[in-house]
Amino acid sequence: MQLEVRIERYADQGRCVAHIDGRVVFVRFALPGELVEIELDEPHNRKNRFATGEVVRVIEPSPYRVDPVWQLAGPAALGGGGVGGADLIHVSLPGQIEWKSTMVREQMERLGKVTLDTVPVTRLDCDTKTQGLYWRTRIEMVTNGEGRVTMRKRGTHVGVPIDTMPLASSALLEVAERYHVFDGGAKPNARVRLAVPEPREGRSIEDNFAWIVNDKLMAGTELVTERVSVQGREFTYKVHAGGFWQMHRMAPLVLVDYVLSLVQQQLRELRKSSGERAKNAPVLWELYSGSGLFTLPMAALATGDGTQPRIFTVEGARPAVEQARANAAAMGFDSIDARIGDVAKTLRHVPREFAHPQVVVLDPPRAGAKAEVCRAIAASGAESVVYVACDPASLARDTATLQELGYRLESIQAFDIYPHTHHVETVALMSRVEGK
Ligand SMILES: C[S@@+](CC[C@H](N)C(=O)[O-])C[C@H]1O[C@@H](n2cnc3c(N)ncnc32)[C@H](O)[C@@H]1O
Repeated sequence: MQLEVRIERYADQGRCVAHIDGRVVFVRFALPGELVEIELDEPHNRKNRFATGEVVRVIEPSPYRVDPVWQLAGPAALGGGGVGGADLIHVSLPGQIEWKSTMVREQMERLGKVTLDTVPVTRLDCDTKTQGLYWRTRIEMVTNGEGRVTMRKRGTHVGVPIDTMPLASSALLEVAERYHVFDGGAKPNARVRLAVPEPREGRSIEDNFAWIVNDKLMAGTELVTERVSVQGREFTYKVHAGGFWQMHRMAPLVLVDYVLSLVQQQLRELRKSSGERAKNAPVLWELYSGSGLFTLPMAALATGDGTQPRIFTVEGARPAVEQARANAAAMGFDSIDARIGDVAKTLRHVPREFAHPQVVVLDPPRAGAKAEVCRAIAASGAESVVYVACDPASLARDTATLQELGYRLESIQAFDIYPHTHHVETVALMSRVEGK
């Protein structure tokens, strides 16, 4: 069924809101203000339920509408291929910033109970230069019966064969070419994965990559080496190619730099205000710590009085923690207690020497940290919380909880490290309100 609607505002998952006969409809490939014709998805005739649909004709376009730089990801009815993975491909890069800024601000208002004038969103220079393409250092796809790599057509199980992946980094595409990934080099009906760390400081890729088919390493190495230079020092991480690592080739540098500067600034202020007590080395918690992306630079922080921070980390994935420990040992950091376990459960029994952190850094999965973890943070008496979030709604819910527990939002900064998708990374700084 095709209908003409006026698009009202942004919604989640890369969609916008319109109404048909008073009923909400979430529309893909739309922009606020536009007059469009949409095709409703099935089922579209149930009462008291929202509907979903996709733009099939644009009658009055938004100034932010552009022709997709990656046609295959564009909406099928507008000449695209309809594959998933780039749900904002119809939006200009400035329009994507506006979209993400508005989404974070609205979620923080609605669920986080904080009013913000604006939420700044940083776009990485490299993405401006490449029109938002060539940033993914990891891809995972399936091959069809002929061994062609495919991407799923949105809302179906149909695999569309692809001969390149324009969101993948140049280094990844170089390795893909070496192994003929996009031209028949993979087995039929297989799950294929490529992980290619960004070669930094003029290094070449050599064998620092993983080409994995059906969980079996075909070429490269299981443990890839990631390098992050921050504040004039390079940190080296050996990480499992299949484990979590920030996807965008520059995200580890940008996020570590920002988080580290917040932690540093908080420690400096706390040292100033706490006088005598500041003689002890500061204690930091890092929750959901992965392979130690933030841990190593935090361990290297100069505290100004010759001490090193003592860090308590918690992460659920055993292989990641084992790597984090090895990465820390290889760099000579011995002030880290890296625990394997569920964050909520582990925080029920924190060793006394780590019980009262000055600053807590957390980077939870999409579901957020939730109330029990927020309560444990508040009970620790931490003065500052640096919250790194990949889902603004979860960040907002946890912000509301932390506010009830005596924290105040001090600053918020988002990073567009997932161009052409609705995803956004947000870093919020919260501090304990005096007397609470
Ligand atoms: C967004 S990642 C962040 C990792 C790390 N900060 C980084 O940037 O590389 C979230 C991490 O939380 C871990 N995780 C998810 N749920 C967890 C839980 N309930 N307890 C402990 N770790 C968990 C995942 O294994 C993953 O490594």
